Amino acid sequence: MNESVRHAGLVGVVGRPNVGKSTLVNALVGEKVSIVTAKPQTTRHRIMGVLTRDDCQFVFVDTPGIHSEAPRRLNRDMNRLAQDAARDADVVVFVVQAGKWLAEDQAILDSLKRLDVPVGLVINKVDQAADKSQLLPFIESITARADFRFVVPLSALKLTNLTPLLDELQQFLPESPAFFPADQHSDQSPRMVAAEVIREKLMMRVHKEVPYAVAVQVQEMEREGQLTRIQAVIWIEKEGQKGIVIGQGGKVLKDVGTAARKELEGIWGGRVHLDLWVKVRAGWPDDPRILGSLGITSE
Ligand SMILES: Nc1nc2c(ncn2[C@@H]2O[C@H](COP(=O)(O)OP(=O)(O)OP(=O)(O)O)[C@@H](O)[C@H]2O)c(=O)[nH]1
Repeated sequence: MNESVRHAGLVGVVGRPNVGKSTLVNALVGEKVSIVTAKPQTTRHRIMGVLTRDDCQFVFVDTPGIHSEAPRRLNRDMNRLAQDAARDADVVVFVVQAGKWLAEDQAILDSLKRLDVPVGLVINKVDQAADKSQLLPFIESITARADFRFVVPLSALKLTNLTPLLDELQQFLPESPAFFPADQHSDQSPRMVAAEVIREKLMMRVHKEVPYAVAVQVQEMEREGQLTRIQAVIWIEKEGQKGIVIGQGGKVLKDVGTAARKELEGIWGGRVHLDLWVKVRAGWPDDPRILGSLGITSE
């Protein structure tokens, strides 16, 4: 443990899908800890990024977007994870997108107001605001909606204005020894890392054809010296999606496997042997056993 750390705490990162929460955590922690794709709702786990700076340790709880409507069990469970994360946090960062305030943002803000946790506002993607003169009125209109403890406009993508956010957050970290060693950036298990990487590569290939209902489950993982053997199942909801995920002559699956293997070899060093299967399980987003094995519990 890091002896010099005197303040440490949990920072909940909350916002609707696609506002840039994963990008922000990655930018702050300085290492890829969560999957980022151009598709909303890809973060399925509570993934923590850890940053140790001076005598402070920030533990970011990167939550799925809180959804105003949650018709399916998967969404309900993700919703609960997000709320739990916010409730446990010492401070919450509410992330919104510059120039874009939706009903969903308001619904999340309303649920945050019910929690007894300090909330700060991050206006992300300021780099992409077409009309910069509109930025200030936008910020004013949002800050009028709640009693935010701080407001930081920034760009997670361009890495601008991140230090002021850390300076603000630092004030909310309670006196505490470090939770993690200073060089540890993520608490993801190797199985979770493998599943996330495979899922990310798959979504990069098929996100246009296959909706969100794809899950990756690592069934076997064993190390033999420098070699890691992984067997993973890609769960899809419909038989008709099988052809898309496998591709002609198995090409898509092969490419996904190769890309995932290379990335995992880069992360862990050593060699990786990856076996992928595609299985159809209608209604998996409603199956508590599958959700449980993916780290999403319904209890
Ligand atoms: N221009 C611009 N794009 C950004 C910025 N931050 C994030 N993005 C992009 O916004 C998209 C969504 O980013 P994510 O970090 O996956 O968003 P998220 O809020 O974690 O999304 P969920 O996991 O679905 O809740 C990606 O294409 C990012 O590259 C930013 O500061 N500027």
